Amino acid sequence: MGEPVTPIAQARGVTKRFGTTVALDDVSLSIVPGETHALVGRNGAGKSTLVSLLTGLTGADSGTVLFNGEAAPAISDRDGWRQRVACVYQHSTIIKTLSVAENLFLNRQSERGPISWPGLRRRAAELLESYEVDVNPEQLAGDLTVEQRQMVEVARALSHGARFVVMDEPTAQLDAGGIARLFRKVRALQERGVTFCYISHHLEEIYQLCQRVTVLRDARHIITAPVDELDTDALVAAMTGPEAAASHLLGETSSRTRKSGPPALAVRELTLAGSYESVSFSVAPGEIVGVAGSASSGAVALAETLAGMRSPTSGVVEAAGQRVRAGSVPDALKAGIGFVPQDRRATGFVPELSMAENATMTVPRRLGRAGFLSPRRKAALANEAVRTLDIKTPSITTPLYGLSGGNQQKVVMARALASEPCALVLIGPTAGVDIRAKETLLAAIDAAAAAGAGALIVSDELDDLRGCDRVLVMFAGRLTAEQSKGWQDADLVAGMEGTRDDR
Ligand SMILES: Nc1ncnc2c1ncn2[C@@H]1O[C@H](COP(=O)(O)OP(=O)(O)OP(=O)(O)O)[C@@H](O)[C@H]1O
Repeated sequence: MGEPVTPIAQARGVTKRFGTTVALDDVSLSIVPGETHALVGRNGAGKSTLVSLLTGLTGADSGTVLFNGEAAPAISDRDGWRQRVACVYQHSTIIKTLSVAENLFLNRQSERGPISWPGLRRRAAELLESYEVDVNPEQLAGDLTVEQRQMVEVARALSHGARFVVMDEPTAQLDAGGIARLFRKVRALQERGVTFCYISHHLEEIYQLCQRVTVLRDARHIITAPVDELDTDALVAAMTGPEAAASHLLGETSSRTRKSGPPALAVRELTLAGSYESVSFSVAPGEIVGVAGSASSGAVALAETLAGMRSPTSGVVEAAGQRVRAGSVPDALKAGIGFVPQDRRATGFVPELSMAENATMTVPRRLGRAGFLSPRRKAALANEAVRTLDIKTPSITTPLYGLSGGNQQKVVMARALASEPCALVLIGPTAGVDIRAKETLLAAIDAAAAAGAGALIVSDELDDLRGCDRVLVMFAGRLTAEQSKGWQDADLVAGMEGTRDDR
């Protein structure tokens, strides 16, 4: 079709192994100038590994990477890579303790001579303005929102001369408003000739933003096609393969009934100054309660308080009728609160420890000082997690850094469940997992509730909230509404955005 165009970025027959794991098996991908090209696949399919090859983080065992038809620079030639490609990851590559201007202009091998600070700030301001990034160059990078930080990273990449940007799940930590602004930015840059490779587990984003899509499955290239020639069913079929149809039943909810006894979780007049105020609610044993709120709603800070990560200004938290000492993670754990944090990299796990250690590290603490988890029991728990949560790992002894992002998320969930908690507090529990895995995780929450736990799911993803018995809506630090099961999407979204006054 049409005359051949030289791809701006290309992988030709690349293969990459990690020990016995084949992460990419003879994969080819061509990204043409000016397109936004989606890269999709189930957790562990090989997407991040392909991105590592395309961005020079690692080399292929065989096969080649080319830019504009020419061989990629040597892995050690960092400047060479920076001039060709940039990657905006979910986790930041920005140095938080430096200003935005310093992040944009320091550490360039091409720069010589003493630094002129006024000059640095002026150039940073010009650069940000030219890409319409509304950020003060003197601001500390650590104070940027995720959205601002991503745009600073894109501006930095473009200032190095790169016209090809990889975005690896960029919407994972953005709320609806942030996603809309990001998309506007990507489209505007695309009109200025920038090419994107876009990775996401949210398939609707693929259709909104991308022109072509490539599907990887089990380390192999399955298909590349224009998005309008591949509807969602066909896309999911390409991602999951022929044998996956049977797994559909996993999403079925078990029959749950509320159990008697004290609330699994009770929160009274809880306030964290600057985040949320006078929040009161309870979750019964066997009940699943959602909390919907945008990034500024205070919902995440509320969940972090329940897990002991933050000290509230005032108020009381009880788990199974017992008061929980505020501001202590070990005490929350001991009280029976299982927790999935927002940022699994920062607070969720220890990458160097094995999958089994990570999945069970909460268990001895729950048992108290005398508690001792035998290696056999640990292995049994880890194997059970692999089975019930369908975790893809070569072995339970594999260090967690050897698992794909979505599978790491499942391990964090396994850890929350392993201590047989009376209450689960889960922030964005399905972040980064593929659409089938999402069903598995939600089914696991459902099973824990059926066994008597109370669960609180804080999420701005409607699919996470759909199975909840009721959803509390949080806006600007207050609980503003409660929606019972069967709510309409529009009602919840309006509540999250504060455009509806339900009281
Ligand atoms: N550093 C590593 N050491 C060992 N194995 C690894 C390493 N990085 C990736 N793998 C393995 O390579 C395979 C592909 O992983 P990759 O991270 O590329 O998947 P992915 O498609 O990005 O998944 P996700 O959607 O979960 O992020 C997985 O089986 C993973 O376990």
